[in-house]
Amino acid sequence: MSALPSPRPDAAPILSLDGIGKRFGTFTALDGVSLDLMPGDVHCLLGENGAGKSTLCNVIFGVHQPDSGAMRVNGAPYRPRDPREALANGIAMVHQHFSLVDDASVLDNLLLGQARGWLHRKREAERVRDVLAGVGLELALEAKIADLSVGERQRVEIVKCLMREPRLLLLDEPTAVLLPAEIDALLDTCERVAQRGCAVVLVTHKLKEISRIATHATVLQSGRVVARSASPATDIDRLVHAMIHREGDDTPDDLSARLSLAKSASPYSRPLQDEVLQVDGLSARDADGVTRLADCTLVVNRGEIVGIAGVEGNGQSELGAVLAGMASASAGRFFIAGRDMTQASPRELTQAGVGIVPEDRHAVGCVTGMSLADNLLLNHLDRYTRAGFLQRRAMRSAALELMQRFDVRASGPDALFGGLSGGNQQKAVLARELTLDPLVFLLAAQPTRGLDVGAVAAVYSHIRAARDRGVGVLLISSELDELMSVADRIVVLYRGRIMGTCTPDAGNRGRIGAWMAGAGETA
Ligand SMILES: Nc1ncnc2c1ncn2[C@@H]1O[C@H](COP(=O)(O)OP(=O)(O)OP(=O)(O)O)[C@@H](O)[C@H]1O
Repeated sequence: MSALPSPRPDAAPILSLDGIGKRFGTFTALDGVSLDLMPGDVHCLLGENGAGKSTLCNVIFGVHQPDSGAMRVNGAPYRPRDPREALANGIAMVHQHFSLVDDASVLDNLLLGQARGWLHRKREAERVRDVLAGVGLELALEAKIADLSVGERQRVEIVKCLMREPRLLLLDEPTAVLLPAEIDALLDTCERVAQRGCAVVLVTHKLKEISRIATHATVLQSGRVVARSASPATDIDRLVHAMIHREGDDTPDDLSARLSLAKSASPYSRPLQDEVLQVDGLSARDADGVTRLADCTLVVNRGEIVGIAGVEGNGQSELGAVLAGMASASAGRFFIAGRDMTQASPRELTQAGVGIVPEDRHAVGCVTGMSLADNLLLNHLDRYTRAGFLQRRAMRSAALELMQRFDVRASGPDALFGGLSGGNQQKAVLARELTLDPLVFLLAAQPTRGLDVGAVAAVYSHIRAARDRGVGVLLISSELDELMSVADRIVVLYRGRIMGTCTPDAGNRGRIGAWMAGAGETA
């Protein structure tokens, strides 16, 4: 990539990185990364899954120590040994996983380790309100963390960081789990923080977010900087190209094909009327006994992708959890290829040919303390067991083959699963579930969350290939654009009920939007 403009000469950087390198064992995660972060910057860090974005944030925040290169904060040498030193230097980070005390109130969480005595607490509460007002956020300070949505919890984390008045705020994929309105609020907050003279680093895969707020962008590929931009909104095509293009790789046509989510209809001209999933009056309640899914009836045929659309939090998670055998239905039943599986465990579902890509892969999709090979072949361990012993060599080569087919990037099959980048963990879960044999029905809940643009297209091409082989797919996604291009039929959920069903034709977009907002007919 040619255009690598040099940093602006007129302002002093809050943080500058000079040739940062980081290795994990023999694997090079960062290689000579140089970067200046100026006051007022919203700097988007882009790159494919595994490119090194989180590692770079963790080096800046003192979680990892670099093996080479130098950092400076406000011109002074900076080499934090741990996050505490980073915080002391005005650098704060919001992680993908929260560290809040569920049983305590928002205010208590914000004051944790700070409040001494009532007066102090009152003063600090005022300060919290000032911080909230300053960045235009709202939070119920007395609410319990356990009762908050994911978006609200994240707001607490951000306010916790802002209370330290950082000069640099690092946000590692903060929008992956947020609702659209929450994403807007978060982006507004980033802008306001930057306007106050801080620098913000935002790791994201979402092009819309980059166009909306990035003042600068840096693209990493295999740990190296391959492109920079000082006007990302007008540079999106170049940045995406830099993200996924590899030297000697492919032609521009191949590249756009790799990114394409162009429609491809099911090869079956009429529905096969061969039901692999039949959901009959299914209802489910949450832990507090509140009904989250109400009387849901739908069918997925062989060779068909049915998309479940809806704003997150409208019963999709409960539908997915019941169909995956991870939650009980309070009423109704569901059948896989005609067999009642309402009470089945995840293992029994797997044995019946149900592939499950769960919404929360950390909770149920994988074992982070085991190797990548173990995780990839979890469903088939019996195939690799002889006389009670695992056939490690055969497992390694089967795992290698899956890594290549599904583009799972890691140092090798023996890599610890927990050490893989988030996107590569997700690709591995998909690889495992899509290669179930036989695969009759695939339940895919938010399968592209956290994936880079090229990986999203690759995942859907795998899912379509499964459909074309006759697998029925239920695809739950909050990304309406993805559903519109991939699904053969769309079912809209609103407050746990099915509002309507239609084909994903452009002409139906308005109806789908209205159903998602709770308006219009009920199916
Ligand atoms: N603690 C670790 N031990 C071993 N390897 C690691 C560790 N942390 C990261 N890696 C490896 O470093 C590479 C970069 O990972 P990183 O998490 O920084 O990628 P990323 O760009 O943030 O990806 P994603 O978009 O998928 O989150 C990956 O190949 C990952 O497997």
